[in-house]
Amino acid sequence: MPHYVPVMMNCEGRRLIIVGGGLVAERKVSSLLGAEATIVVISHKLSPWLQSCFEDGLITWLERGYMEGDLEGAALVFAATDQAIVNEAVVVEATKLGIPVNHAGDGKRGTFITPSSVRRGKLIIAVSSSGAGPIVATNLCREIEKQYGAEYETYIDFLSIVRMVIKHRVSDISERHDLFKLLAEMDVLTDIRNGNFHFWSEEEITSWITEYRREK
Ligand SMILES: C[C@@]1(CC(=O)O)c2cc3[nH]c(cc4nc(cc5[nH]c(cc(n2)[C@H]1CCC(=O)O)[C@@](C)(CC(=O)O)[C@@H]5CCC(=O)O)C(CC(=O)O)=C4CCC(=O)O)c(CCC(=O)O)c3CC(=O)O
Ligand SMILES: NC(=O)C1=CN([C@@H]2O[C@H](COP(=O)(O)OP(=O)(O)OC[C@H]3O[C@@H](n4cnc5c(N)ncnc54)[C@H](O)[C@@H]3O)[C@@H](O)[C@H]2O)C=CC1
Repeated sequence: MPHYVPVMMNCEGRRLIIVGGGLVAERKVSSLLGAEATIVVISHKLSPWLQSCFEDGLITWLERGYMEGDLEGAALVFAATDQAIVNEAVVVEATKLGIPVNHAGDGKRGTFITPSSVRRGKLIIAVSSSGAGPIVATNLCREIEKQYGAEYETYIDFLSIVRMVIKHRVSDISERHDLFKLLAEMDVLTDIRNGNFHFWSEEEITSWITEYRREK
């Protein structure tokens, strides 16, 4: 089994191609919506959900079977048909063009596999079994979902805003390091859960930095 390397890919403005329009293609497309990419599905037929995505203008649909030459210009390709021979041809073309490709029917034939994931705004928790047992990855994510609720979205947004101001206002690397550490140690989650939280204004962040410098 390959030693997979996790990465987070920015797909904005990229062309992402899914070959196949069934249930597995559906799952791949649902994980790509929101990426601000051009999502192209190639298949004679679409599942009802994919059909509604097409009608809502969320995906482009090429209503036919896959043909060699279809993958030109793609950043990622998913081979998700129920025809092993077609999935294989997709992998061969993508590999020839140097495009990362996912093979839904035989993970290790492709360049990458798709993890199960939980999203809370900017927070993404991805779980993979390296293809050994996709359902284990799925079940683990269902468990994680219970532990990491909507409060994490607010928490990460708060961290992101304060970090941005620190990066803008504090040029000394060791001060920055201290402040990032203090920020990470703050128990903001309890305040969010208890309804005692508000996003800090720029003035509040600045006075927090001043306070830190005074106590240093
Ligand atoms: C290698 C990989 C390639 C890839 O698709 O990237 C792959 C391969 C295969 N899956 C198979 C079966 C099932 N897969 C699921 C579910 C998911 N499978 C996903 C990923 C992956 N599946 C990649 C490895 C990820 C990892 O291990 O970490 C998830 C996580 C994400 C996603 O699909 O995007 C998604 C859950 C989404 C969520 O969290 O909700 C279910 C459950 C269900 O459908 O309800 C079943 C039926 C039960 C079973 O068989 O266990 C088969 C046998 C097919 C056959 O029998 O022909 C193969 C082929 C093989 O084993 O090589
Ligand atoms: N990775 C995963 O999580 C899983 C993978 N699988 C594998 O994925 C395959 C697909 O599963 P489902 O989506 O459930 O099947 P499905 O039967 O729902 O969909 C198959 C799709 O492939 C399309 N298709 C067939 N020939 C094509 C061609 N020449 N060009 C373009 N599209 C074509 C069909 O129009 C249909 O939309 C299964 O055969 C199995 O090998 C199955 C379960 C889970």
